[in-house]
Amino acid sequence: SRPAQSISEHLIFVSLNQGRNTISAWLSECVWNEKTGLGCDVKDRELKFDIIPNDHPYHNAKNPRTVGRANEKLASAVEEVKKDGRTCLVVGGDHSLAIGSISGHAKTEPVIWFDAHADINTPLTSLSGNMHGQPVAFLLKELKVSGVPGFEWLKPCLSAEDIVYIGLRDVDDAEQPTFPKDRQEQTLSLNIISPQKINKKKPIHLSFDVDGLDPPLTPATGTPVPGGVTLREGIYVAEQLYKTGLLSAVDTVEINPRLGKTQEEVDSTVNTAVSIILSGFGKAREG
Ligand SMILES: N[C@](CCCC[B-](O)(O)O)(CCN1CCCCC1)C(=O)O
Ligand SMILES: [Mn+2]
Ligand SMILES: [Mn+2]
Ligand SMILES: [Mn+2]
Repeated sequence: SRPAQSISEHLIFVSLNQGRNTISAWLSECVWNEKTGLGCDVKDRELKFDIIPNDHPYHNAKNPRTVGRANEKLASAVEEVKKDGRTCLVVGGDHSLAIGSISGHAKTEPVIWFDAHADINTPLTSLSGNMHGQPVAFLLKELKVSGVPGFEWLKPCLSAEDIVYIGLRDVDDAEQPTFPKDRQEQTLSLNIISPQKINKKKPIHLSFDVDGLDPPLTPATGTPVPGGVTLREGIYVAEQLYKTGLLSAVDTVEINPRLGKTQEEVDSTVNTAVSIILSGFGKAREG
């Protein structure tokens, strides 16, 4: 039997206008449309962010003030949704938005980091300077990332053992030391939620970076890595999370329609993401 999942879902669309329309069109068709969807009661909200002028890099962190302010705004929006007792779905945009989304979804444990990448570079270790490769570092108490302009508001809220990686297969040298060896094999399994974790009855956060999936499934993304999670495995993970009855917030990130070579590539990327989201919200393969 499946635990009753609160059907009052709350979608927050967070976008720098990347794919907002494409994804919301699909989601409106699927998630909250009475006829075809799951009958969820959805409140939809769009967050707009300002580009901060003269936003000079801070070491290897590009646009820190713009990204920091955006995440501050997102954190309070997610906090409001949680106060409203709703499940929160944040649709991005790139993975830096997880800094705000997870900060707003306080006391979450575990955080399922579905991703080809560890995203645990700091402004001092990142090779690219892109903040989508740094959110975990900003959130971890152990790493004490501080002094980044735009992030004065941020209070790191996670410990390394609160994070469960799925699909991990592209970790930078500089990220290795932070990443305990014993966690490497863990990332190969799909049985992600240990009974102990479920017994804690804490709200679970799924941070779903579509590049965790195999690139042919989600080609419209910035940093694809071969050998990813299959659709069947991705759906299985989402179904497991739904069955706990504890899935409390989901980020869907790194879909970038501008990177799809054809409309089919964009459609495949969005459709794949939506089918996994729907499984997390109760759509069952056995009907
Ligand atoms: N680790 C990378 C990729 C981050 C991907 C962010 B995500 O997960 O949100 O999509 C660097 C990756 N790598 C660097 C060397 C050349 C190939 C790419 C980085 O830029 O930090
Ligand atoms: Mn990105
Ligand atoms: Mn990521
Ligand atoms: Mn990634």
